[in-house]
Amino acid sequence: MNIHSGRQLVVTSSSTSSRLDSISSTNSSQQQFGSTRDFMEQPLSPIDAGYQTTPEPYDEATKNGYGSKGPLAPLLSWENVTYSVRVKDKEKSSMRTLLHGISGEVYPGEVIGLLGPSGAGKTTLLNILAGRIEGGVLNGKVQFRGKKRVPGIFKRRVAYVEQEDVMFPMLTVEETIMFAAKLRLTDKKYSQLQKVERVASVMQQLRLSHVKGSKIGDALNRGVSGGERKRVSIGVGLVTDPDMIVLDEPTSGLDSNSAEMVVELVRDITRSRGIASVMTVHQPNANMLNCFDRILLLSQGHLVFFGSSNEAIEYFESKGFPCPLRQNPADFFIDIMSLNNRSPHDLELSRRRIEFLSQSFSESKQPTAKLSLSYGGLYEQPFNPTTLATANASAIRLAPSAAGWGTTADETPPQRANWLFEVKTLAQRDVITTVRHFTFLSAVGLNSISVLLLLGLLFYKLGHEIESIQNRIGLFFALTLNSTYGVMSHYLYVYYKAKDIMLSERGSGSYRMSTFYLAKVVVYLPLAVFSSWVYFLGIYFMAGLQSGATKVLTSLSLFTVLIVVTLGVTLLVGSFVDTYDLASVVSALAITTWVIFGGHLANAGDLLPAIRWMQFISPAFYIYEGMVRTEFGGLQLHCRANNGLCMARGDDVIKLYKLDQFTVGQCALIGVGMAVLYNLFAYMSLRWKAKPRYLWI
Ligand SMILES: Nc1ncnc2c1ncn2[C@@H]1O[C@H](COP(=O)(O)OP(=O)(O)OP(=O)(O)O)[C@@H](O)[C@H]1O
Repeated sequence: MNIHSGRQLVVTSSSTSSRLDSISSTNSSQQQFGSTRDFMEQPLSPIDAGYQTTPEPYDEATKNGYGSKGPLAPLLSWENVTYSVRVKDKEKSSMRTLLHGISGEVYPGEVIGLLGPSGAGKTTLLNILAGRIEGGVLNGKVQFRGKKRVPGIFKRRVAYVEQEDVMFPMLTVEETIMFAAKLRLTDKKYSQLQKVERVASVMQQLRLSHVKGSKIGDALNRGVSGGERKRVSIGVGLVTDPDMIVLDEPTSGLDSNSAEMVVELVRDITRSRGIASVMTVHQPNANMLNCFDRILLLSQGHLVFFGSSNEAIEYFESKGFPCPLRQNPADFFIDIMSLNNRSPHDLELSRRRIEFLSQSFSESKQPTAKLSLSYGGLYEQPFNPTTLATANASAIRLAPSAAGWGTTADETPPQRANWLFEVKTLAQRDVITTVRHFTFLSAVGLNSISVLLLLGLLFYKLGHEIESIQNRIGLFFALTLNSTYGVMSHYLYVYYKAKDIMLSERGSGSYRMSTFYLAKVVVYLPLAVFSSWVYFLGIYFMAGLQSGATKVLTSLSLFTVLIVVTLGVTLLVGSFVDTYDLASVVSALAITTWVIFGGHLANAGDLLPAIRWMQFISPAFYIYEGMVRTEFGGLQLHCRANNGLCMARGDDVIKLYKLDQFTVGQCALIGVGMAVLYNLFAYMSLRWKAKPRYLWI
């Protein structure tokens, strides 16, 4: 493609940026920029005073500000958007403005590309438009369908595709999109069949049908290709029938073919569904550039141009920056908008160039609405014949009624799925991902077997001699330690993995925090409990502990309470601490504290009063005390040498170790109370930590 054919090749050897900064250049076409002063004092050409665009072949109705369905109105418009953050430089703290009064709008059926050099502010602007900006100071106005955005409605009308594809690696392509459909489309509005049809059509549109049964995969497990994964991310957003799709660097990390395919598909879908798309793209090639109806060029947080790429070429040429014939226009735009760090002189010059370009564009007083009218509503009749041909060839056009797609959103807040249905769906997803998580399941299984063999053999047939007192107490200590450590280490990791995905999904209001948390408990708890029972019961009988049914069931219940409390603490640490690295340190510390104050290492009654309270907040203390009391209660020991030191009654042992502060029932009740409390704290801290704190204007 050569969208600027017919003009002269100016420079072919060096980058445009360095060319433009070579003030002493002998190139005649750049003579006017012979000095920085000259450069800045360039008179405005007639075109600058009221920049005119080359009309594209669009239909008469659109030209007059009307689409075939009536007057055109922007789907999203932004006016004078300014964003600053506090930055710390050495000891000083100051405000840094990342975006300076950016205005624009996007119409239904339009694809807008945000382009600019690295650090220009593309992602920042994109996040503001998508309602995903946190921290800092945000000013200006953003309107959705001509009105101030209502976060609850807006976030569910806009699909945001992050740069990183955060998805469950163990789910297949179809499952990933299906779960998004189940969670975000209410049963009231969509039947199960409609959801299935919708998923199928999304996969078809994104050319994913042939890999629908393939797993997403990750670094350890091979899955779909990078391009396919990106298309799945887009599918997850599209399945909810959004009005707009916002994509952050959808082409990053992809080879040029896959990158082109992604951008082309977004364009086709945008047109066929009449939605709007805004995406940041680092360095699009000429074909990708051609997919954008308009490009918004940013440099150093300033708006440098907003219009079609053809217009951009003409505009920059009118400013004395002709695009070299053989250069990709996108590269050319980036070049002239980039700072040149080669020397202080070049840097100063490039700074002035950027200042000039941003000032020129704002002074050109180009009413963007006038420009925009050329594009709005054109999804029905794309303006560019070539683009249209490609779109028709590649897009699978869906009759809106057939798949249930709609192009108009009502203003009422979208309803959520039924609470129980949400728990069920999330639990279903967790079951699938857990069952397919081979390394996790093997770690859990291996832990159970090794603890069973290790402790079972170590404490094999304890007998009833006096020496068995120490062994019995040691066994309960080892059981407490191993079970808490095992549960924490296994479930903390998988919880963080799931939390990462939840944090990415929360922005679109996919589900409630309560259902997310409950689903985790519903899935993790049985697994944690059953895998612990395996070794507990095995060791219990191998050691030959009291075999009466009441004794076995009491010990097993106390042990189960310990597992539930530990899982609660694990989820509390996982919810409260932001990173897994820190959380594993915190959880190790918690286990150590539990163990120290668990009543085994130090005699429960002999601790200093100042630190004694710590044993009362240690769940291990109660469970350990309860289990020891259960085992020693009514136990008759044999004394070989009756030298007066022998304790023939297990109850005397309980007294000796001062493990008689609470009854077994009290220990169990306190344990249950702790389990409830820790889970409650975990849920509350999850709500607090995961609550989006986005800024809205
Ligand atoms: N929260 C923040 N605090 C301080 N500086 C920030 C913050 N967010 C962004 N920046 C800075 O603002 C500038 C714009 O960042 P942004 O990520 O929007 O750029 P970008 O154009 O998307 O760059 P890239 O193409 O490299 O991703 C960068 O210099 C970045 O370091």
